[in-house]
Formats: sequence, structure tokens, C-alpha cells
Amino acid sequence: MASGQLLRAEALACTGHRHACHVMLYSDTKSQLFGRIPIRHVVLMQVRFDGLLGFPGGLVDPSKETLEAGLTRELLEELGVAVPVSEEDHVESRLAPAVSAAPSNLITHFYVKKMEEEQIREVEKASASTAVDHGLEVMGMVRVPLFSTKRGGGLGFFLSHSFIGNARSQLINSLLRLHLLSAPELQCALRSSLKMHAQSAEDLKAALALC
Ligand SMILES: O=c1[nH]cnc2c1ncn2[C@@H]1O[C@H](COP(=O)(O)OP(=O)(O)O)[C@@H](O)[C@H]1O
Repeated sequence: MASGQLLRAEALACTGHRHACHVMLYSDTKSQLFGRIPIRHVVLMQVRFDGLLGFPGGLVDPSKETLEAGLTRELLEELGVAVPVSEEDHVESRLAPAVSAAPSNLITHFYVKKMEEEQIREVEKASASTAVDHGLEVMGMVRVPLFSTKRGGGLGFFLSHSFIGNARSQLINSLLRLHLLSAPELQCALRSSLKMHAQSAEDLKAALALC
């Protein structure tokens, strides 16, 4: 098993750990950007309160509720609509890397749920209207652009943003595992991200000089 990865049961047996559950909601779509670039799939992420990109979800206390019940409760707060998640949607559990000298005590559990495009639209509408976390813990839901434009835009530029924890690798692993994109398509997007990242560093230095 890959480093840090745990079976769901092993993860639940860890004492003294915090548990965070997040889900990637997605659907197929026939929509085309500019009437010619196939969008293929709708994948939802969110801009969090801290400005980072991540998946909807949150901390769950497994001594009080199941991981899936806790995730479903978090989703209601963040999305404003019931999206039941079950054990069958579970993809992986992993010990989060340590962020300081102290060992990590956070276990992240990741889920993937396929929906109809219409249900995704309902989630998007509710997340900006009835969700109690809107504008507070969640600044807004976003669709991941899965296409690539000639100049490396689309997925490449999206991946150059900053993500919370291992959310970027959760996204990339899911796109590969579900065959939503091929490995060469992802490699191409990631190369474009690296270039964009270097350019952003220069832009940031220039912006700092304005202050
Ligand atoms: O999308 C994600 N993928 C992987 N880990 C995440 C993601 N979002 C948050 N985390 C991790 O889980 C922890 C708790 O998540 P979150 O901030 O969503 O919970 P909360 O809203 O209940 O405080 C975060 O501090 C972060 O380390």
C-alpha cells in the first residue's frame, strides 16, 4: 500500500487521531465551451475560507457518528442540499503529512460520487443560496476545467492554484482512476501548471513592489 495509505478499518482503529472526510462530486456532460471544446465532465471543488482550493467536507468524530453520516452532515452545511454519501463511495484513507516537527494526527478520508448533471446544477444553486456556510467557511463552488486550450489554459492553469492538504493529488488520482482524463493529458496540463507557477511567482514579486 502507498506510503501513508490506510485501510478504512485500520484508519478507524487509530486512537487519538482526527478524521477529515471530503468528496469529489462529478457528472458527465455533453456541453461544449465556445460551442466546440467538449467539457466532458463536471467536477466540483470549492474555494475555502482560507483561499485554498479543496473538496467539500470536513472534520468528523467517528465516536459520535459514522464517517459517511458526518460527511453527509458537512455536505448539507456547505452545499445547502442533501447529498448522501455511503461506504461504497469511499476511495482511500491516508495519514496526512506532518506540517510541523510534531507527527501528524490527521487522517483524511476521500470519497467520490457520480451524479446526474442536473443534480450537480442543483448543488451549485443551493450552495450559493441555502447553504449556511456560503460566504463563511466556503467562498464558492467551482468547476474544474478538464479541457486544455492551445496556450495551456484550462486544467493546466487551474492546477497551478494553491490547494489544501493533498486535495490536488486527490483530484489527479481521481481523474486517472475514473478515466476522466488520460495520463498524457494530465502530464501536459501539469507541465503547463509548472510554467504558470513560475510566472505567478514573478507576478507576485511585481505586485509586492506596488505596496
Ligand atoms: O479537500 C481536501 N482534501 C484533503 N484534505 C483536506 C481537504 N480539505 C481540508 N482538508 C484537511 O482536512 C482538515 C479539516 O478539513 P476542513 O477544513 O474541511 O474541516 P472543518 O471545516 O470541519 O474544519 C483541514 O485542516 C485540512 O488539513
